[in-house]
Amino acid sequence: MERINSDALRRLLKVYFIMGSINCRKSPEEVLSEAIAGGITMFQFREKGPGALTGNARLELAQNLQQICRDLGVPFIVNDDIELAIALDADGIHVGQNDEPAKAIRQRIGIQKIIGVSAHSLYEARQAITDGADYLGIGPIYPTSSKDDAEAVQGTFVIERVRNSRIAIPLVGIGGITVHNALPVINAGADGVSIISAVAGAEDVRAAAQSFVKVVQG
Ligand SMILES: C=C1C=NC(C(F)(F)F)=NC1=N
Repeated sequence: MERINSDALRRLLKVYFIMGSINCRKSPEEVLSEAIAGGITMFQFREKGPGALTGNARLELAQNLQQICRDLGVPFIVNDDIELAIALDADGIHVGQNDEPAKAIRQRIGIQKIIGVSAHSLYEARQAITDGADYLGIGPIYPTSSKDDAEAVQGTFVIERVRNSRIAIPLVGIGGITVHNALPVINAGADGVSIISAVAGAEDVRAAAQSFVKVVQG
């Protein structure tokens, strides 16, 4: 067994959809199915924030969404909750700076699972790489409504700094990204964009996902 191939991961990061029930205008199962039909390349289950499900309801939703991802061949990533990621045998986990360091997570989750780490500076990026992260989430690029404790808005500055430092790790931009402002994120050197409300809150989820695929594929 070995770690996921970087080029394969770059392709998975292209249109990386993140969602929980509070981001959706209808059933999360419908939203995810439509987003996958629209061409999203990876999914992150992020059930948090005011009104988010807890306990069994949260577990059942995670299982339902994981099954949809399995049926349709899209990797299923869990945000923050390593116990849940292990219990579900998820394809990976995404952690923030305040969670367990990637090194400890790697010990628990295994070599072939995907570990993503949020980074807000060149220093945090370097630390995450040393710890064994497979990809970085860098942002918030633009003002975001999806995260009430987001760090300072940074534009594409940190993405450019990482790439100018010759750091080639797969990375995705996150934070307030729409089809109208996605291209600068790619041009700055990100392998893809992460979206929550631009897809989950769309009137036509499938069309919204498709529009990101078009912008990112070029
Ligand atoms: C806070 C986050 C930052 N980045 C990412 C990702 F896009 F996956 F890299 N996910 C998060 N939940």
